[in-house]
Amino acid sequence: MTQRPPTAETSDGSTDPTVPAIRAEGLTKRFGDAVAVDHLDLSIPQGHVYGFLGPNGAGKTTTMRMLTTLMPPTEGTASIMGTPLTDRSAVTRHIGYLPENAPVYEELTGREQLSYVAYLQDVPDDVAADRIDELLDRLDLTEDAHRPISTYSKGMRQKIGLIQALLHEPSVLFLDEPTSGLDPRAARTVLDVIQELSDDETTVFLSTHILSVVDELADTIGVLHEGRLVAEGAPSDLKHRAETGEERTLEQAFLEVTADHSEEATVEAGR
Ligand SMILES: Nc1ncnc2c1ncn2[C@@H]1O[C@H](COP(=O)(O)OP(=O)(O)OP(=O)(O)O)[C@@H](O)[C@H]1O
Repeated sequence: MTQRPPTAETSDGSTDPTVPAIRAEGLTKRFGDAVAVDHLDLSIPQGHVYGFLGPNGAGKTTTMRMLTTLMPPTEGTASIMGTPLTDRSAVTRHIGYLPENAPVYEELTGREQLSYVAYLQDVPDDVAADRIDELLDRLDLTEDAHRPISTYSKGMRQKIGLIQALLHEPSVLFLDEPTSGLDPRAARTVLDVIQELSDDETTVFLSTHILSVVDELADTIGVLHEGRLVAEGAPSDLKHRAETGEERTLEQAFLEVTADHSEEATVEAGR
């Protein structure tokens, strides 16, 4: 008998909480000879906020593009809520994705864009209308919703991108720099929304360079460096230096784990 891969959805339609929301095994992406993501293993429980850190060019966006089915891995496998990435239409129903630059139609108004995305996601019209109103209000965008997106500021585009990622109430949300371009008040609202989603069992995979954001929100932090996961743990674990028992800031931890590995690479390369 063929063994079915574990799926988070049980026969009665409820969710099996033991299936990881995001799982990756040996996930690898090469561009020619360059390895952007190198045998990445992840197992992220449902409802967790996973803070994904790494220096520029570490492979964070490439990882998110693979996990959201936008880019095929060169090697390795991954699943979302137990559904393998190869089942693209099922995976896309589970996920919402806010990339660095949200995909929008410039000529549409904010509200038209959101209604269109809700339609594509099969959200019933009346449900969509309520959700759009609520989220526009929450993100202080109601007054601008009738204007074409071509007239929007960077922060307003970011808010539209976040709302459209949330409309179908995904189980797993991928956010690439969600507070980029936002003023402090808007950034606070977005962080509060992320916290509430997590409280409601949405899994959030959050990539950012703003360490205070992951320090505040993340259950687990993963640090990617040159395509490899070089540290993973709760913020408090990363800040606690096991060897000496000393405490350090998340910034110190980040600089240390990424610098150590550059040094190792240099030493190895120099051999
Ligand atoms: N389409 C592509 N073709 C070739 N190389 C690519 C492509 N996309 C990404 N890369 C390379 O893969 C590596 C990882 O890039 P990626 O965008 O995933 O990094 P990142 O961690 O998101 O960086 P940043 O923090 O600067 O956004 C980089 O060396 C980049 O140049």
